[in-house]
Amino acid sequence: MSPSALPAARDRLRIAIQKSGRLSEPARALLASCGLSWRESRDRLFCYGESLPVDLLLVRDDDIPGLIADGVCDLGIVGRNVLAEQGSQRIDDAGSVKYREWRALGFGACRLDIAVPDSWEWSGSAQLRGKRIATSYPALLGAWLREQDVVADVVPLSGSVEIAPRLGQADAICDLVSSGATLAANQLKPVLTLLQSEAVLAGPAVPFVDAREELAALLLRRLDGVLRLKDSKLLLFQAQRQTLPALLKLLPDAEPPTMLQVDGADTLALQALCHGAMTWQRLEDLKLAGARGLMVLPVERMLA
Ligand SMILES: Nc1ncnc2c1ncn2[C@@H]1O[C@H](COP(=O)(O)OP(=O)(O)OP(=O)(O)O)[C@@H](O)[C@H]1O
Ligand SMILES: O=P(O)(O)OC[C@H]1O[C@H](OP(=O)(O)OP(=O)(O)O)[C@H](O)[C@@H]1O
Ligand SMILES: [Mg+2]
Repeated sequence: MSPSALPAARDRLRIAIQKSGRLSEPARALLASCGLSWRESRDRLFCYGESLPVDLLLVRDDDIPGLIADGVCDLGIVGRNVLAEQGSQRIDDAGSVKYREWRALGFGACRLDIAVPDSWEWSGSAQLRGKRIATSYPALLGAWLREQDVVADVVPLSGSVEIAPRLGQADAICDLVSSGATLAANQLKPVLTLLQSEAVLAGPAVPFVDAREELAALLLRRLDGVLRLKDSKLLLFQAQRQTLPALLKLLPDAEPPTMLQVDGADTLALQALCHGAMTWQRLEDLKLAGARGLMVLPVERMLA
């Protein structure tokens, strides 16, 4: 199939991801870990799915909500901030948003914050009355201001928002913050969080009515397996039966362990899938509580 002629047939799933930017590599890596592979096209905007009928469309992240709402793409990986900002423009006849967040993906974490000059003594949202607030998120900021009953002047900017107060364009800002370094470099401080964001898998609010439904379900099953195993490890050890209660207390993040009796009634061999980080400190605590021959193994795949 020529990449310029996108298929009209609905027996393939089409996923939009960011072409280049913070979310592009992690999004691709996550889909690849779900067993997807693609044939690269020369223009690198459309990648034909080889291992499964799941194609990739590489686009600007701002276009992803519209592509899903219009049915051009079936799913998309995009920041919750972008999805939420555009929600009010993507309404169906019944007044509901046409897409929804299917899964939070655990990368691209950031917050949408209000920030004010370091010199301000912050006393609360009423302080923003009559002020000019620069933002790339006018819909989210506008909705929040209405909720707070604060009338302020929203100054929409598409980027470099943090510099607006220094340029005299605005008094405060509302923008994405991760480390806080950009705010600090511009003598601003965060005072309120409007939204906690991360990359999400977005899809239509209603089910597919054709072969895509089964494909989407397969992808979600694999995705859930991958997300569940993030940071998960298989812990193997031996212990005396009477030490078990103390050991299990140290493993609150573990699935119920599999136990095997070895070497008489009192010695057990255990294996437990643990979802938290398995640090040296934890292993030392387990050893002190009676665990022997501790081994931590990576878990590659899981199908519940
Ligand atoms: N500082 C940050 N730290 C972590 N995640 C962030 C940060 N800034 C943005 N993000 C998340 O990454 C997403 C993509 O950010 P990026 O800067 O790559 O977007 P962009 O410049 O709008 O890209 P595009 O060219 O696709 O429009 C944001 O929408 C947000 O969800
Ligand atoms: O809190 P920090 O870790 O400093 O990150 C915050 C900055 O990151 C993003 O900008 P980005 O670097 O993507 O630039 P852009 O928005 O101009 O593309 C965001 O718009 C902030 O400016
Ligand atoms: Mg963008």
